[in-house]
Amino acid sequence: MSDDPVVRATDLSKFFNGRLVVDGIDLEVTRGMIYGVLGPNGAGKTTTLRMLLGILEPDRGSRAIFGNANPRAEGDRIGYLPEERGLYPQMKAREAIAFMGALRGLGWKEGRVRAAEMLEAAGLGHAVDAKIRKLSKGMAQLVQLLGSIVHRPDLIVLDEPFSGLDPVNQERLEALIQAERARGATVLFSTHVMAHAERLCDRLAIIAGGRRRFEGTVDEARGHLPMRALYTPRSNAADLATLLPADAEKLGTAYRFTLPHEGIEPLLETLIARGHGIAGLSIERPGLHDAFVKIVGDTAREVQP
Ligand SMILES: Nc1ncnc2c1ncn2[C@@H]1O[C@H](COP(=O)(O)OP(=O)(O)OP(=O)(O)O)[C@@H](O)[C@H]1O
Repeated sequence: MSDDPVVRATDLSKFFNGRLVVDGIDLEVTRGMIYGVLGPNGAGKTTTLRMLLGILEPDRGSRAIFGNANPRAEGDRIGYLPEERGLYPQMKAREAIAFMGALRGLGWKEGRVRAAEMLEAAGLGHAVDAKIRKLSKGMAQLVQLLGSIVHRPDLIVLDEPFSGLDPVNQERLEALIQAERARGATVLFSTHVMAHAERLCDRLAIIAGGRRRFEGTVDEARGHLPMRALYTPRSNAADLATLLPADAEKLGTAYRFTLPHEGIEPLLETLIARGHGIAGLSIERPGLHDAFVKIVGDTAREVQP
């Protein structure tokens, strides 16, 4: 097995109608990783994934999959769920999956066996012989996803796989992604929903305005924001607000504010001395959602005239 990363992109760039929509993206995904490409609508995620897979040619920069600069030649080792969804409506779920496997070189019989097993494992055993047109949109999407991985690819690329799924199917998909990684696959997916990325990703890139604004682990992304305190006083006398940091916001009987640089102890001493007491106190780490909003928000401010 070579030491090449599964995915490597350098300075990946794309113009559409004279507009630079992907601008110098660097990316490296190593074997066995779950990697997230995060960004708001129109950030350039789909265009980036399409260039990585060789569906689009970059106007600048380069990419390689399994060390191969011609990703299309690696097609049978890749499973791809594109942004556009669609299966033959008259096919049964099991056939649809086997059919997609056959397109990637999997034998028909084996494909049918695996399809039934995969549907069962994903909690969709009842849909094995259901026609696609009879399935809900979310279930059809899961069937398409199973079809894109039935040939057991080494690399799985999923474009917004969670969109359009209800919470139960979102959980099924998270479990499926974990199971594929446990099988040894590398997974790269795009999303603008942070909760999935937060639970799944080993590393992630945040893209906004076509450029990479952040690359690292979930914890490193969260590190972009200071810790916060959630404080509930025993008494809510008038001078309380004047003692708390300027960014304190009231949430019911509690106050949330950025942890002071010097730590919280001096503030607590003052609050106790002034008779406000402590009915509740917790220190919160900001979530990926808040870090994302901050990183993307900083970008928006940067590009405004
Ligand atoms: N074929 C195309 N021709 C012209 N412009 C395009 C084309 N494909 C994408 N774009 C534009 O490029 C930008 C990036 O689009 P892209 O679909 O890559 O973003 P995205 O991050 O996947 O967004 P979303 O989350 O909304 O799907 C957008 O402004 C989009 O309108």
